[in-house]
Amino acid sequence: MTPPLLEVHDLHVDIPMPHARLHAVRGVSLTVGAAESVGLVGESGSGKSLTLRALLGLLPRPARIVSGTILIDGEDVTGLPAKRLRRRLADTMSMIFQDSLTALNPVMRVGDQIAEAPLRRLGKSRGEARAIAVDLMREVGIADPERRYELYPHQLSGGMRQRVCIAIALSTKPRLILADEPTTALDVTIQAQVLGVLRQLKQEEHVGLLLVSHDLAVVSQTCSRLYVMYAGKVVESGDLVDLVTEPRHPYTFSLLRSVPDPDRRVARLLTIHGRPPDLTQPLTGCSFAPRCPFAEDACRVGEPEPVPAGTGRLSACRRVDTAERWTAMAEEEAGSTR
Ligand SMILES: Nc1ncnc2c1ncn2[C@@H]1O[C@H](COP(=O)(O)OP(=O)(O)OP(=O)(O)O)[C@@H](O)[C@H]1O
Repeated sequence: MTPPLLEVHDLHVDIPMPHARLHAVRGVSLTVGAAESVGLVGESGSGKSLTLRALLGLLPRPARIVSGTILIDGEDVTGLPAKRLRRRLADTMSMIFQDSLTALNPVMRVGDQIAEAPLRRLGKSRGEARAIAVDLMREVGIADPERRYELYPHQLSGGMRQRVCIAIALSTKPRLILADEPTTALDVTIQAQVLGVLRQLKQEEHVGLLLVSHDLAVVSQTCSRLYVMYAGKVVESGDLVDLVTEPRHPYTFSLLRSVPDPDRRVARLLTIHGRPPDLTQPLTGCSFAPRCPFAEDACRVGEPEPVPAGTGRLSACRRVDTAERWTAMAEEEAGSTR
């Protein structure tokens, strides 16, 4: 059997603080197959960005990987010397950031920024690199690319700049794109266009995608499989359709019920009360228990590990066996507090 393009096992990232240590990523495991689009979703601060950045060796100081294994095509690359590891990761993956304005060099023409990798890393001539850049601009939907090649980032709209960032990410011919909230700064129409470009890359160029977003709607439009993160851990994973129709973790359930869905009649929107736990302190039970509408005493002792919860699905919930009744239980709870 062909191994997945990317496998991450038990990744831990810590951030040393003046008087404590923030355990920001706590044993994340995930896989992305070739040409697969996978979403990593969760609320702000759940550790999504650090997970993604750790994969490319781009952690912000003072964050650092404490332990974990990264495999590419089944080969454990974690033990490689730092320089070779970075090269191996960079040969396989590229990253797109949320803020295209700071990601781009303000004093360099956008076309030259796209042509840079073909010129310097792929050994192309100036003319060839320029032609590759123009083709990439066309591929990501930038009309009139020869003219726009000459423009500087501030002369383009936010949506166009994000397309330039996607073209730069593609210029190293990656097999996987890591995208961190790539559309959060864009308005809804432009967001849909940029997500369309990412979908098209998967279909036509067979480029895999690992997309980070706090927005379930964004990952639902783009990805076929999801990992849901809460407090530095993956609490649920599975096929997108299964996961949104039959969530197997109360956090996913609450996330889905906190978003109005015009296609689905949800009797009542759920508010996720409270805050995520302080990850500088040891946890005594399930990290979601203090906010969980279905928690019982057993949930407050020991943190549950992910267990199989259906075909290709994992859930880190002790009450997963009651999942089919969660909607009724939530309605009952809402009724009793009305
Ligand atoms: N450079 C840093 N210094 C200190 N704390 C940090 C740093 N970067 C991230 N953190 C903390 O680590 C935790 C996880 O951050 P991370 O950025 O991965 O979350 P996220 O799920 O991507 O959320 P967001 O979308 O808000 O970035 C948060 O508590 C955050 O405050």
